[in-house]
Amino acid sequence: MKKHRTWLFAPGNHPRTMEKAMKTQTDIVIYDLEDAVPLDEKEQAREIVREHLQEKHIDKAPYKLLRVNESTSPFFTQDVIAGARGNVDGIVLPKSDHPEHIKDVDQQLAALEQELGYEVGKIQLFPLIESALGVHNSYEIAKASPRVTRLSFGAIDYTSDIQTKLSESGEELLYAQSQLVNSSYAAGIEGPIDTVYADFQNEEGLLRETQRGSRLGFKGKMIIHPKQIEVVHNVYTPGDEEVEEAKEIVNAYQQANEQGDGAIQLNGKMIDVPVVKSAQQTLDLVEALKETDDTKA
Ligand SMILES: CC(C)(COP(=O)(O)OP(=O)(O)OC[C@H]1O[C@@H](n2cnc3c(N)ncnc32)[C@H](O)[C@@H]1OP(=O)(O)O)[C@@H](O)C(=O)NCCC(=O)NCCSC(=O)C[C@@](O)(CC(=O)O)C(=O)O
Ligand SMILES: [Mg+2]
Repeated sequence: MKKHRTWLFAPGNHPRTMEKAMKTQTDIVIYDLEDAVPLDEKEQAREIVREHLQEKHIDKAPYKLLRVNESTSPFFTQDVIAGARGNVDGIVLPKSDHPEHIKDVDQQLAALEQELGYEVGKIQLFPLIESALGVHNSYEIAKASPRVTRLSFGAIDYTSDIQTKLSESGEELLYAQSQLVNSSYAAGIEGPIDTVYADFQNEEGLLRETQRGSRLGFKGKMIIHPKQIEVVHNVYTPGDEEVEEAKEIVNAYQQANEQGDGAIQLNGKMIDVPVVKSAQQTLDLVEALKETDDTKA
């Protein structure tokens, strides 16, 4: 199964940026119809994205998602239809606050999939949690439909909703971020995707913020500029030392098991079942990332 670390936004009203985005090494492209597109260009942007998705070479593009406008907007239904007809892999639902809303979209998509002759359930859903209510309801949102594959976090809208400001240290985000990690795993889905880092010229700041998200349990990051791909990939790809250590743990434990030992010591540290499980997760991730990278041009 492929794993996705970078989720690159490309504004839906900029065909050139969309075209460039799909040629980068990003794991996912998110065509945006929401906040990157001004109100008076919404219909036009949808048409531009529709045309882009019809181009022949699009099949070679990375995993494709469409961020639609929020469910209360007049654009929402037509945006979802454009995504389904454009055969995107999934839909990013901004400002997801209520599980009922996810269930409604699930049904709408099921009808569209039947009409289009797709397998029902094919189009995935990625709720973007960016409010106090969304954080509060995140577990129910994650459980609302089997289409919900990952939760994602929007810190700019979130800090505005809780009436504070984004800081360098990000302490104001800790509760919400940890809640999303916990809700995701409690609901049985993969770890969530962290918020964008808007200061795209600041590589040091991006690295610090990405490492922090990874330590909290995020499994990827939304990005706004191709410059940010490498830093995020480096953080979310296990390093050589980590991989060697994981192999050593798995091998040592296998040998110990054959000799009837359940807990052993390796390099002065105890190795038992959960330690081996974590090492195996690292090795599985490496394999999955190879699969992701092999499909890129
Ligand atoms: C920021 C900027 C305008 C800067 O552009 P500039 O052109 O000035 O930058 P340059 O460095 O000069 O670009 C050098 C070359 O790279 C190309 N290039 C740049 N960006 C590229 C890209 N994304 N994909 C492919 N190519 C790209 C460019 O075309 C140029 O190519 P070329 O002309 O050939 O030299 C641009 O990146 C951009 O539009 N980003 C996406 C913005 C967006 O989608 N925002 C909405 C999503 S976030 C959001 O909504 C989060 C949240 O939901 C979360 C929350 O709540 O927290 C919220 O609410 O906030
Ligand atoms: Mg937002």
